[in-house]
Amino acid sequence: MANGNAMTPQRPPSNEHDASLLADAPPRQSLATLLNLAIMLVCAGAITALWLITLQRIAFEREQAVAAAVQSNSNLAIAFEQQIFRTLKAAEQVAVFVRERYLQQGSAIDLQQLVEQQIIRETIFSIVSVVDENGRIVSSSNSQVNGSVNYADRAFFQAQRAPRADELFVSRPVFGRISRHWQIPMSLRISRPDGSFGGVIVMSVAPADLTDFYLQADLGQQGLLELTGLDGVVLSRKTGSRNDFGLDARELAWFQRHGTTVTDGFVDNGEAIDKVARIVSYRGMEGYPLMVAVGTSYADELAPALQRESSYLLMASSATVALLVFSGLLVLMLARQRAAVDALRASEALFRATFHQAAMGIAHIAPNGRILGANEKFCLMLGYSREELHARTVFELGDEKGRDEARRLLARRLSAASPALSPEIEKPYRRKDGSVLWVCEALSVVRGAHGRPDFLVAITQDITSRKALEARLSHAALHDALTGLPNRLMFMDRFSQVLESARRHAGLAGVLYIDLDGFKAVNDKHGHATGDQLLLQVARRLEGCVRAEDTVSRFGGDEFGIVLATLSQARDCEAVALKVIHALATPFELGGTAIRISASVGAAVFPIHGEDASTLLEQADTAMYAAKNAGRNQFRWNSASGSESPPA
Ligand SMILES: Nc1nc2c(ncn2[C@@H]2O[C@H](COP(=O)(O)OP(=O)(O)OP(=O)(O)O)[C@@H](O)[C@H]2O)c(=O)[nH]1
Repeated sequence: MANGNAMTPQRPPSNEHDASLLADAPPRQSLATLLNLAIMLVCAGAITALWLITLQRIAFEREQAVAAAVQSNSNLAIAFEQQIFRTLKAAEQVAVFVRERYLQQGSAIDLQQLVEQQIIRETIFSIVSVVDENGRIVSSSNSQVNGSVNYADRAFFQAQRAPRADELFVSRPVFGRISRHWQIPMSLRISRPDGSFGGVIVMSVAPADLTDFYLQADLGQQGLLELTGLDGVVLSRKTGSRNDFGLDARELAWFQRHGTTVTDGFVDNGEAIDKVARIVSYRGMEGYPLMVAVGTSYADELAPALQRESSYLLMASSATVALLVFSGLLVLMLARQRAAVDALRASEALFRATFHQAAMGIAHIAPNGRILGANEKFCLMLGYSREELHARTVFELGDEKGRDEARRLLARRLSAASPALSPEIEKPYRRKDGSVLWVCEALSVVRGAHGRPDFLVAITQDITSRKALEARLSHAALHDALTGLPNRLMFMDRFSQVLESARRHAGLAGVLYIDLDGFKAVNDKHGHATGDQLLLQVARRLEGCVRAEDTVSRFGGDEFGIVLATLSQARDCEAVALKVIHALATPFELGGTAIRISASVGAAVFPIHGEDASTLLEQADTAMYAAKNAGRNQFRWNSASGSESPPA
């Protein structure tokens, strides 16, 4: 989380809030399922649309290619038809011319001469012959054909012999008896002036010559060019390099279709010929019982479209894979995101529960010390509301004198070298009501992505009662329970410190040893409680005899000690001792009774009577006994030390 504010909970958790967290899971699950379903549906829709468009485009391009081929072949069929038409017209002209000559010249007609003289120029007719009414050759352009050949049995002869219209008759291919080649006879009837049959003019055309248009038309390796008689016989067909003729045309699709539609184009599966699928255009020839057909290979015609089709299919497949991968990744990404959100929610819920229900006080603190957030416990500990804490810095929660130290501590924790988890420290806060709150605090730093501190987490434990107990124990260990005066232990410690200072400044320090006189009798006469009260009042009077820097101590029983921190001269010590004797000589009012006691006081001065605290106290003790022995209620130096009275 980038900043402390975002992570800082702004309100305590409530039962409703927790319940909403729990109740939130099933709807989110079904929402996720719906979202996944929607993504998959959109993806499936996009893929379906993509393939529909692609397949439509492919179908459209195929249709376009077929339509273009049909149109192109239809144009070629027209050209082919015209060429056949010209051939037939030429045949008619030659036949009419030769018939005229024959009717004029009779058997004297010489067709070879007519060819040589180029009166008959059409080279397509390999043989032109005149046949008489009995089928015998009268004249022929071919020298090998002579009267020995009889055509009376030929179909064209028999067709012409029967009464019929004066028009060219194109026969089925026949095998030439002289030429030894297959020929298509084209014949015209010779009628005598009286209308009787006078013979036939016949011209032979090689079947392949009728389809040499194939070469001009550029129909490819698998093309088709065909001239077919409506009687169901193929007169000539060229497919690639193959020439055929005389075949049965009734199985051919275009022959069958011609029965209903004279001119048309379509895709033929090639079953009837060579299994090569072709786009075929056919036409019935006007004025002749013939039809022409032009075809080109379906594969050749659709090659560019099929090539584009492959790219379309490749593109559509790639786009499909991309869409599937994309939607899969999207679903995966959303699932991961949801998992991350769920984990975050769980973490936030855990954090909220931990933060607000913790038995310890937790506060989030900005690097500048401002309090960003605090849990209930922290608020309770300090007596501030959360809003009041938000308006303060953590430094303002301590005493004035401790603020600099708190700032230094925060700066140390924010420094890069500082460990993330801090050692626990004990520190005082000031509650809103002014009382002191002692806490044991751990200050952890939460750093951002670049290692910069975002905020700090202070976890505090209230140790005020422990501190108070410690203070009490500590006081009890060093003080007299009855009078509250320092006990011997503390007395000796203070005395040592005073001696240390006197040693440094080459000064004087004194110690008085005081023992009450006749205290036992007070106890015995007035009771132990009165004795206690007396001891208390003695303590207060002794404190009244000395300066603030001096230390009054009760050693136990009716024995007291006084450390005199600074002395101008040794005699000052005696003056204080006399002041003490004088102060205790005044009767004590206890329970309405005036009680009199006195005190014996011994003294020792540093450095005259000794260098260390034990020696000096011992000296004072001995002096006190001297005072006792001398009759009590008086002051004495230690005479055994050789200096009953110190120098002035
Ligand atoms: N009331 C009371 N008496 C105490 C306490 N501590 C000691 N005493 C008593 O104080 C008395 C001290 O004994 P002494 O020093 O012999 O009493 P004294 O009568 O002053 O005798 P001299 O010192 O020889 O003058 C004893 O009776 C102790 O029981 C105390 O805390 N309270």
